[in-house]
Amino acid sequence: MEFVTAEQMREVDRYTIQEIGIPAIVLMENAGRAIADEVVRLVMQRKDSLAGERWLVLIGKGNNGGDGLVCARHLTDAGIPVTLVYAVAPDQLGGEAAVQQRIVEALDLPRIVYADEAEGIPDMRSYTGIVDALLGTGTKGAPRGVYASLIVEANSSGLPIVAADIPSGLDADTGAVYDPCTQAELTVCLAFLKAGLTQYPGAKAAGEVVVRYIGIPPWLPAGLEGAGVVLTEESLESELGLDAGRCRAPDGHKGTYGHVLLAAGSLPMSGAGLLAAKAALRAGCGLATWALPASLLPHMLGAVPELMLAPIADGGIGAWDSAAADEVLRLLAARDVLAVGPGLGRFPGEAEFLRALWEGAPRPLVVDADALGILAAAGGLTAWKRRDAATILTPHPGEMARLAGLTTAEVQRDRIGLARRFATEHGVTLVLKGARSVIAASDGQVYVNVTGHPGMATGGSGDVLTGIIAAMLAQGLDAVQASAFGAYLHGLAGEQAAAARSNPASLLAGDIIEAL
Ligand SMILES: NC(=O)C1=CN([C@@H]2O[C@H](COP(=O)(O)OP(=O)(O)OC[C@H]3O[C@@H](n4cnc5c(N)ncnc54)[C@H](O)[C@@H]3O)[C@@H](O)[C@H]2O)[C@@H](O)CC1
Ligand SMILES: [K+]
Repeated sequence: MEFVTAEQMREVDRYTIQEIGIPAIVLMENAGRAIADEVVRLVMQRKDSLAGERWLVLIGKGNNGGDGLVCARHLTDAGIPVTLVYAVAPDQLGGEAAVQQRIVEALDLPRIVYADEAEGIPDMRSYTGIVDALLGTGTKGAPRGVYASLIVEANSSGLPIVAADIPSGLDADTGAVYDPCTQAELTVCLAFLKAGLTQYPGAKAAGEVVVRYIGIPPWLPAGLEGAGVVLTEESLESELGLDAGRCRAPDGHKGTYGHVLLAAGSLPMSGAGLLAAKAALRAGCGLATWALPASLLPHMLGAVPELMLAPIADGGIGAWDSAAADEVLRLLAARDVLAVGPGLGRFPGEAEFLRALWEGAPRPLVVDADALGILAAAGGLTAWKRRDAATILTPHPGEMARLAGLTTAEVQRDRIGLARRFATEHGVTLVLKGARSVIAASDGQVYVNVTGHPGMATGGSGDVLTGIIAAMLAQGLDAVQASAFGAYLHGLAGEQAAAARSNPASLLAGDIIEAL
């Protein structure tokens, strides 16, 4: 499913109204009606009768408010009495919203002009629900004045809130929320999903999100870019050409499914390498070799019988050093993909080691965990010359902050925008992990993964993802396919593993592997 920024939505609106010729008032009528439909659906889901319902419809000054006025009319006609709550004096509405205002005036719908109220909304608790039609994609900055106090009142009312297009107080592009921001039960998003609804905390403020057709053709006009695509089975096929139900070719053999090499693990974090290697096998690569410090090897014998182990001289201390790069590159010559980083540790000569792999590996390279820390510390992204092969970085927000020279908060403030800029600037495929992982291709295309479960925030979960992505590359997927499909499967496996446990907090990264 495609998503757009506020600016792109305005462009689509303009194109639809001016080039195609569908009048704005028609779009607004359809929008308000769709919102009313969804309110009725919500009520009927809860108590399969509209009896006793009384809703407030909060009306802003712009077209979002206009949608709310149409919605109020349709709710009334459906049998749910409404009271309009104007954030501004009704005569301040303009354009299509003013047309709608005159209609509700003619219908004499009950109204409160909140702007004039000294105190809050009278007997808020006598109502049963609220439609938030205060601010939509025209929001500029944090809700001000009357808008802010209405949002605070609505949020503290305890009543279910249905947001028109987006929750008021949400940044429609990034998913950041202003203070205050409507906390909705349901968001009825109009025409196209807005980017901010795909990222936390916006995704939480929105509640359930439904995208409703309002007459705007559901394809983007030629030349008009969207902001990205949400990964679903359909979009994995239509956008990424993946046969999500892909089964193995009957005549396949081990070599057909590729050979993954992992340079991972160190004495205090040997498990990370094991998790990544096992995940790669579970994710379907034909063969996997784990290059690890020699002194760890005896302890790993038989841990995963299917896994090949390659000892790297470590002087008996269970750590890596710069000389290890030659051996890794020698092993890579007979393998298809290199994943470096899980449990690697930090060590003297780390920059030389990673630079040798970055500049010497003629195969797709997945860089994760400590290898990302080394890359950031050495400034490798700008200083080193990568071989002409795919490069995938899989940072969590903290690692992304170090790579981009930002704070973690700054990374989380605009995950989609940052990921897109970073991937295109450095010519890499970026997987910015965290709830709703963002996969950004070097050509600027962005995907958001919505599978996953909070229980997956556990040590080793990232190592498992690295193994999955490496296995997808080994099976012939390109960097973007491997990253997107890998994240999708990782999240799906995590959901299934969590569902199988009485308390999802007890989930272990290993459970995700078993669920693959
Ligand atoms: N024909 C169209 O353009 C359509 C627009 N649609 C609706 O129209 C919305 C966009 O409408 P607009 O562009 O008029 O803008 P909005 O209705 O989102 O709000 C903008 C108005 O709110 C005020 N405002 C902005 N930021 C504020 C803040 N931080 N605090 C207080 N007041 C603030 C401004 O005075 C402005 O008039 C969409 O979200 C959607 O709901 C949909 O009906 C689709 C069709
Ligand atoms: K709204």
